[in-house]
Amino acid sequence: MNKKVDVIVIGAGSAGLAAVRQIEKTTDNYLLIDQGPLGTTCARVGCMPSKAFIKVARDFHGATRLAQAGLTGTAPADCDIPAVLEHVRRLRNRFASGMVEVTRKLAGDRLIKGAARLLGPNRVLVNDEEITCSSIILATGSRPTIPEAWRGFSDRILTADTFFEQQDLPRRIAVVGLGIIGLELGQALARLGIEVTGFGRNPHICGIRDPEINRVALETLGRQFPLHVGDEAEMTPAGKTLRIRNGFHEVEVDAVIAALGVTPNMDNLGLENLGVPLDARGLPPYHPYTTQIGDLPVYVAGDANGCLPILHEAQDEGFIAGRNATGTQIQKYRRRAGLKIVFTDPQVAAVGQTLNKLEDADIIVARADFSEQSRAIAEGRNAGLMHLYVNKADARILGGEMIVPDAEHLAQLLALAIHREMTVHDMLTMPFYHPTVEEGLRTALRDAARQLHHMHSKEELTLCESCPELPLC
Ligand SMILES: Cc1cc2nc3c(=O)[nH]c(=O)nc-3n(C[C@H](O)[C@H](O)[C@H](O)COP(=O)(O)OP(=O)(O)OC[C@H]3O[C@@H](n4cnc5c(N)ncnc54)[C@H](O)[C@@H]3O)c2cc1C
Ligand SMILES: NC(=O)c1ccc[n+]([C@@H]2O[C@H](COP(=O)([O-])OP(=O)(O)OC[C@H]3O[C@@H](n4cnc5c(N)ncnc54)[C@H](O)[C@@H]3O)[C@@H](O)[C@H]2O)c1
Repeated sequence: MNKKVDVIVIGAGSAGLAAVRQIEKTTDNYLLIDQGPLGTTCARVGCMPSKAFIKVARDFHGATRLAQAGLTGTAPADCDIPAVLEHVRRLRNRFASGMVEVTRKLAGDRLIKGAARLLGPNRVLVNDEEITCSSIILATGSRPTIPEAWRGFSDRILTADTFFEQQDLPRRIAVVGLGIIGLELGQALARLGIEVTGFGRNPHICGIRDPEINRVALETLGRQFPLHVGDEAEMTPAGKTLRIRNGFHEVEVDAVIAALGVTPNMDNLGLENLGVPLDARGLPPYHPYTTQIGDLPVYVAGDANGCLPILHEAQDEGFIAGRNATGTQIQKYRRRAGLKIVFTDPQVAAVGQTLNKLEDADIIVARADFSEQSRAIAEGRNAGLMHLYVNKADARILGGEMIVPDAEHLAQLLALAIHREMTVHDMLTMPFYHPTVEEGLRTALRDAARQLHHMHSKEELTLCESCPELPLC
């Protein structure tokens, strides 16, 4: 007689754990299966170690520039790469062991260690045992993509999965793939004194969609290490080194960081036993508002679905999958406004709708040049450009893209405005403290108000007809 449970969650990453938190509200008859290592991609090899590494590189870069500010007696710090990597691992271990503890506490003896395989929409095989269930959540995450042709050089190819385990780094590194990981790690390595060269197939870096923001990003980030974009990179071994060529650009390096995107861990999972068609990537059709695969009692959440491999989306999808796997009916959940932040310096961010999804005739594009932003000038980090996309008809802010200092905070503020369906004028009635980088956002909002003036004329300070008698000071 097979074991029978209500829900099986495959994958104890951020999406799987978010699902379990919802499932627990309804039933304790579930299983969480993970093949290990536990601790989540985010904490082990993703968001957290990468941000710790970036912070060290930013501090070192700052220390080498102290003399420009008149702090001449200070010797620039030396960069001890093995010690830096050890420091990052120490922080990483703290995050990862914290997540292992959270996982164990949450699932207790419902946690099974093993690689799961689907035998059907209600049957899972793990450690040679078949388990029957009412529903299944696939939250198996993703892994770095490595082209087949590169497998022969694997000892010289680093990915996010192996980078933080390195004890030391070679002098010359090529970063192939100039998306988010390529730019975040590439810039940090260049700042720590490694000779870095970047190669990207896509003329747009960091996933930027707006051509003018991309031009400024190439110019600004390209000052820190050479970026060669627009051609496929070819790699050939040259003794102990590797030669990378893209168009007319060729370099010899000691190692390559492959940052070519991620492949969902959906192969070898037995998807063929679900009886649904799979797309060209081998992925099943699923509904983004329900996470359901076709009309099966099977749900897919997080990087596994191949859609938006970022953490808060993985957690939201885990929530939705957990609710629908245990609910009495399948429900659609509203997805949040788009938000993406790249932790380069200056940071890149996209919020709301991207330019490629909007009709030119429906919007105005407002701008703020951050090379003239006063707080940024005072701190020696004045660079970049912000674009806001504003609906012509009602002055609502639809989206924005930027490469600016503190983009993480400005994008969060804009995400709130977009979520609340605020107009340019609603935002301009807020106070902006001086001198802050947020004043740069106000510059873009005022540009929008100027462009919209003939359609929507409103003052930033509104008349007060029945003001309460409050003393201002
Ligand atoms: C270097 C790097 C930096 C990043 N930085 C950021 C950032 O700053 N901000 C951000 O939002 N996102 C960031 N991300 C992305 C973010 O980390 C991921 O989107 C998120 O961790 C995905 O969570 P998940 O639950 O889908 O997958 P995971 O956390 O990978 O969980 C999947 C789990 O499934 C298990 N598993 C797989 N197959 C099986 C099987 N057959 N049987 C049993 N178990 C299985 C695995 O062992 C794993 O534990 C970064 C990613 C990387 C690589
Ligand atoms: N700050 C963050 O939120 C953050 C940080 C790191 C990673 N992540 C997540 O991790 C995922 C993986 O990151 P990533 O940077 O590997 O993926 P990515 O999708 O951001 O970028 C991959 C890049 O590689 C390029 N590419 C693909 N094949 C190529 C080839 N043969 N030659 C040259 N270029 C090639 C693509 O054009 C693309 O620009 C991302 O999708 C992202 O969501 C997020």
